[in-house]
Parts: sequence; structure tokens; C-alpha cells
Amino acid sequence: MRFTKMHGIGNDYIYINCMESTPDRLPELAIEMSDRHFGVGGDGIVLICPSEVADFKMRMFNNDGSEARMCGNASRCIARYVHDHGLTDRKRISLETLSGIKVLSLNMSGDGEVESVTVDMGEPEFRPELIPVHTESGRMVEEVVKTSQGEIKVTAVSMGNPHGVIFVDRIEDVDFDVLGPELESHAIWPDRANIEFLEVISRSEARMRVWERGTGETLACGTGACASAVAAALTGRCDRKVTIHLRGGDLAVEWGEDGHVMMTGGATEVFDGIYYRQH
Ligand SMILES: N[C@@H](CCC[C@H](N)C(=O)O)C(=O)O
Repeated sequence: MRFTKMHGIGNDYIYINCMESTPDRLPELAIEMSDRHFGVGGDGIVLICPSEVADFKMRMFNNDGSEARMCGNASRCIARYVHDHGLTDRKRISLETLSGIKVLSLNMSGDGEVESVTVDMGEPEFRPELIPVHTESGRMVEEVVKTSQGEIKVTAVSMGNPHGVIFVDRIEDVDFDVLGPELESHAIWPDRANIEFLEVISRSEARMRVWERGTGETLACGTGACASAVAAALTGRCDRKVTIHLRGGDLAVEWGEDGHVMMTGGATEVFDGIYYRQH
């Protein structure tokens, strides 16, 4: 099976071109290929498929085999892939995902190279039943949640997938390896959630560390950066245009007055190869 390894600021997935055919037993394939010792190694797998309603369709599986409804970094990488591999000559590409159609725009340099990709991520969702999150309030904004490390305030946002954002004074002081998995599977989330710890630096900058549902810590999470930017604006900590510094690099996020969240960042192809399926 041919594959291409790509990353969006360190959030690395294995991309499989499924325009002609799709492999079977996808959850098992994701676990097997993502293994960093016995497989290719990655945070999961991403399928690039034909679509009846958009230019392309994305399916993505975390490295525990669970399928996600949306992935910000993978969306940018798909734009880069279909451009670089000659699957389209469009600079604006529509992408069907399990959370709706997203529009990807390639930002080109003067000499015709792809410099970055902007994704229109749509509007954030706060309605608890659609995130989903259990809460008595109409929106979960800095609501106290009990953990083994004490009470923590969580803001719940969906960017097509569920996120819990926690504002912290210093990221270094967070007991990340304990709180990440504990909050991912906390009883407030019916379907688990991605967890972001956010240290606000100024009205236009913040640092983020993410524990992803189904993967654990990743170097970056596009939907997580968007959820964090929205939570920071919603609580008055930041303006609607921010740079989020992640362990793998930076993402520019803008929550426009029309309600749409625009995310811009890099997308890089690292290598391609042929994989021999193990099981
Ligand atoms: N890394 C991603 C999000 C991947 C899916 C997530 N772990 C989930 O299960 O919802 C991103 O860049 O958005």
C-alpha cells in the first residue's frame, strides 16, 4: 500500500490516496501503521477520498483506531497533497468531512510555492448536546470540574470535534501526563474530548499544549488551537485574532465577525513509501 507521511507543525499523519480504492479494517490499519516501532509511525492515518458533494473527502483515524469527525492539521495537509500530487489545480478546495464541508485555500509565494494553507473551519459550537458535554448550563464556560489534582475550570467548544480548554498561568506547572488522560475520559464527556491547556501571553498570543482524544499528546492540534482561540476571546482574555504557539510551531487563528474561524499554518510532506500490511 502506497502512503505519504506529512505533518502540520509536527502533528504527523500517514496519508493514503483512496481516490481509486480504500483499504479495509481501517481502525486496525490506523493502530498498526501509526505504531512508531512496528509501523510507519504517526498520530494516526488520513484517507483522501472522492466526494459527491465536494472536491475531496477526508476520513481520519486516531492512532488508537477511533475515527474523528474533523482534523484541522490534516485538512491543511490534504490541500497541500492534492495540489502537489496533481489531483487538482484549484487554489480553493472544498473538503467533505464528517463535520461538514470545509474550504481550504492555498497561500502561494511569488515563485509559485505553497507557503501556507488557510482553512475556513466554520463556526464554533457551544450547545452542550452538540459538543457533546454534560452540563446544567446552556454553555460550559469555565465550569468547575473535579479532578484528582483538584478543581479545574473547563470551557467546552466543538470545532467539529469536542474540546475542553483550560486556562493556566504557566504551562510548565500543569501535571499534564496525569490531567491530560484524566480529563480526556472525564465523565462530563459522553464521547471523550481533546484537552487544551492555554497560557495567555497577551491579547494576541497564547501558548498551548494539547492532549488529543485517541492519541495522547501531539505537537499540535488545529481544531484545538481554534477552540482555544475562541475560548480566549469568549472569556475576554484575547482579541479575536491570535497566534497560538504550539510545541510543533505556530498557527494563526481568527474568529471573524461572521462567526467563522479561519486557521492558517504550514503543511509539509516528509516522505512516501510502500507499506506491507501486517495483519
Ligand atoms: N490533530 C487534530 C485533531 C484530530 C482528531 C482528534 N484527536 C479527535 O479525536 O477529535 C487537529 O489538528 O485538529
